[in-house]
Amino acid sequence: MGTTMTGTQRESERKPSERKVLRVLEGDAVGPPPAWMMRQAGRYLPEYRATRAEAGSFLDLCYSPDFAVEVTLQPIRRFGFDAAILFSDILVIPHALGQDVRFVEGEGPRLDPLDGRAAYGRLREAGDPAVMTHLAPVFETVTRLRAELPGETTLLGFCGAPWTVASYMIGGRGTPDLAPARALAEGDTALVDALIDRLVTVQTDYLVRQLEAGADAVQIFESHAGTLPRALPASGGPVEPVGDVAESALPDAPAADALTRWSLRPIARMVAGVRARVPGAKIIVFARGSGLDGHARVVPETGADAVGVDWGVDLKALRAAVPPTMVTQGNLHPETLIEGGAALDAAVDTVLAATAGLPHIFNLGHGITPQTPVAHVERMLARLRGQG
Ligand SMILES: Cc1c2[nH]c(c1CCC(=O)O)Cc1[nH]c(c(CCC(=O)O)c1C)Cc1[nH]c(c(CCC(=O)O)c1C)Cc1[nH]c(c(C)c1CCC(=O)O)C2
Repeated sequence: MGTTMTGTQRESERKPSERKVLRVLEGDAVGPPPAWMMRQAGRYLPEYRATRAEAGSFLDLCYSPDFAVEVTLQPIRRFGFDAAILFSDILVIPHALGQDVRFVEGEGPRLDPLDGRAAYGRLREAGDPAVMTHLAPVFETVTRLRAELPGETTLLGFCGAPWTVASYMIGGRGTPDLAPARALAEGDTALVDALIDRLVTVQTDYLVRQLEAGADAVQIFESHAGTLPRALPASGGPVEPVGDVAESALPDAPAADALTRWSLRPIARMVAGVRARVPGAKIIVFARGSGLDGHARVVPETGADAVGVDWGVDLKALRAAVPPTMVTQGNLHPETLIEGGAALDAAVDTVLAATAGLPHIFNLGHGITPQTPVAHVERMLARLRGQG
């Protein structure tokens, strides 16, 4: 197991390669695979609920380094996960761009819908210094976390993928099929291009700043890949461009499918943009709802280091369809974690069997939900680590 530390060597001086999640992202197959969970800091933990109550609103929690550091560390202390993920939310970006964002108790996020060109025109420009000033507490949280975390724990920063963030900005909320975003995407395609382009620029900067502040790697959450409109209109919708859409944002061929145009290509631009400023930056892309084919396309078409696999994909079939060097993460169904018992043991074993000898990071296929018993997380980790 891990390297023994001498009393005089500070934890923070450990070599990054001792961080197992980073090692897998560099291509090593580590057995048993290192583990973390999406939404690992959250309402299923009593200590999270206590800090959340103390902080007041959810956004106050995100923008207060004291509270955000505390809740990020809670699941590390309790379970010894191999990675900590910065506590924040993908919607701090629309907030930083000047859109009104609220988290309504029991209902989730609410934004003032960006329903057309007038609302788009009221957003801050990508280069407005006020955007990064707004996000400064997030960078402070990252720096403090890297100093406080155990040396062997990988620190992950994150942001949402442009389409996922845009779909919340347009619809104002997470409707099941994100119908407003689809409608706009099928009508004013130029406006969607412009919004995606602005998000690419701002969020590339945002990820670079997180990496510079101390994050070891970052994850891009494309949670709504499955809601992209199936086909783009052949014509129709305004044709005049909105603002300065970068040349590279425009599809080469009008026939570019929506997954390519609004998900894979914008993410590829972010990956390249981050690496241009942070050479060798490690990047995971979670592509929920894109199917086995979509998942298989993520690494080759975006240049990411790893693909986060949702629970709907057959992990064994995906692994058989992609090169053995491809790094995968995730896949365990969050409902199986709620169920627990023998079903959970079997699900852990299935992931281990599908990824034996291959570079894989153990995780869920989507975020852990508030009703999950803490004991089931303990059981999952014991099984994974060969102790149960
Ligand atoms: C789509 C999305 C959002 N936020 C996020 C995504 C992408 C991942 C996914 O698909 O789940 C990402 C996210 N949100 C949160 C994190 C923190 C890090 C972690 O522990 O994973 C991360 C990485 C905290 C959070 N973000 C939110 C909570 C719960 C809010 C609370 O404590 O009251 C947490 C812990 C709120 C949030 N934020 C969002 C929604 C839809 C909700 C409401 C759902 C809910 O209430 O569970 C937007």
